Amino acid sequence: MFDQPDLTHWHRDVPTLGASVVTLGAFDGVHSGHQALISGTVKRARALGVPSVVCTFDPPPKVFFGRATQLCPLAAKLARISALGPDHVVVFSFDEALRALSPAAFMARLALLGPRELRVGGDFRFGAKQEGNVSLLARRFDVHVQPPVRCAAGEVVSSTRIRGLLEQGLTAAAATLLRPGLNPETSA
Ligand SMILES: Cc1cc2nc3c(=O)[nH]c(=O)nc-3n(C[C@H](O)[C@H](O)[C@H](O)COP(=O)(O)O)c2cc1C
Ligand SMILES: Nc1ncnc2c1ncn2[C@@H]1O[C@H](COP(=O)(O)OP(=O)(O)OP(=O)(O)O)[C@@H](O)[C@H]1O
Repeated sequence: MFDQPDLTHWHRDVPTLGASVVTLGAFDGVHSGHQALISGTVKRARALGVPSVVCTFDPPPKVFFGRATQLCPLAAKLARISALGPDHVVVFSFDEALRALSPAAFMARLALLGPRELRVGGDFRFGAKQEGNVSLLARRFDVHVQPPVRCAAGEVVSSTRIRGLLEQGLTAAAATLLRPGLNPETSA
């Protein structure tokens, strides 16, 4: 549906799957922290012999709320995600209807994926007014919390930090954190 010439299946809402390993987030820029999370999801799914699923939002919620400028257009984000090899990508349109959905209603939607494991960072929030967090998610699903990926200087890599580098004209530093295929343990 997105004219992507690869093996990933694209969806505008969750497909019903018997089992899966799932990660989710805005993934604006698909930086090295995101790459570690998505690659870990693909690896874990392969180990369990089930499909891997990346759920993301368009636009990124922070952009929808006017709290940030978008780093990466949807097509580029999807190309970067698909290069990491997930079986499915779900793109939720982030709009007034989705933003008002309760954490419980959103978890009911995720349950259609049959997640054997959900993989997110410790700061992941979801649901109306950002009321859902990792503890709530863990009441219903088996949750794996990805440790934060840091750059060589020790700072946690984030889309916010990359936006800041670009605003200061530090494009080379920003590009390092965005580089595809890097080893998050040793790069940047
Ligand atoms: C169903 C749903 C409703 C949301 N409603 C809000 C909201 O009311 N206010 C808000 O700031 N963010 C809202 N968000 C965005 C989340 O806080 C968060 O940005 C999103 O789940 C992506 O996670 P990430 O920012 O860690 O990538 C919502 C997300 C979901 C999935
Ligand atoms: N450096 C990182 N290491 C590991 N996981 C990360 C890292 N940065 C983000 N994540 C995780 O990736 C998912 C998507 O995060 P998100 O898209 O909000 O990234 P972000 O860099 O924190 O963005 P922003 O700075 O705009 O808030 C979340 O589960 C989040 O916890």
